[in-house]
Amino acid sequence: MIYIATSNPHKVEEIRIILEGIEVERSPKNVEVIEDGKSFYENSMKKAYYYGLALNTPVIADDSGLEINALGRFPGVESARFMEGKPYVLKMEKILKMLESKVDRSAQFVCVATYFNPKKGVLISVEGKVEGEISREIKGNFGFGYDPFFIPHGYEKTFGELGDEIKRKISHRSRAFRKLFKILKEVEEF
Ligand SMILES: O=c1nc[nH]c2c1ncn2[C@H]1C[C@H](O)[C@@H](COP(=O)(O)OP(=O)(O)OP(=O)(O)O)O1
Ligand SMILES: [Mg+2]
Repeated sequence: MIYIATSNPHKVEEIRIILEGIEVERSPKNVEVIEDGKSFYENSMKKAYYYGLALNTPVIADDSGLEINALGRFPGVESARFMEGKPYVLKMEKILKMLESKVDRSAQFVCVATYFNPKKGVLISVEGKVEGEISREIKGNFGFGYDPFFIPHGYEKTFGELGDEIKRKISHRSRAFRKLFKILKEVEEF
């Protein structure tokens, strides 16, 4: 079993589906980590490091977000803090307004997964991305966060409409976690 260094239960659910067969649990402790990094890597490593120290056992953290190219890759590492506390539908409506005058609707979800073993000092970070575009309407109830207005390349529907079956195969999180576990199978007893 491995703890996921997150306060977000949606992530744990998705990681459980991605890593079928490997037992994952949300950290039993919520560790206060200031996510002031300029990159997903920095924040992911910070979360893994502080959760790993607090639990004194190997953990995996995920820092992720949405980058919209016509908006200078906004919201990026600010994805969670943008309109903090407001429902995601309001965040998405605001972003749709920001995109009204733009032709380029391309975007990508990015996830950096970091494994930290405090006992051996092993820290491994990998990145996964999924390219797509921002839809003109907010559609679907599957997933979480910005899923209802992200259409992955190769599909006509949003992640909010496509659901777990597709997302678990192509999402930024599935790409990052599959990459990480390929490495962990070699370097750690997984
Ligand atoms: O698959 C996804 N589908 C839709 N939206 C997503 C996804 N993956 C990340 N996101 C968005 C949600 C949040 O605005 C930000 C994550 O922020 P991020 O700090 O990594 O996670 P969090 O604060 O919810 O929990 P924690 O930091 O404890 O892991 O990117
Ligand atoms: Mg966070």
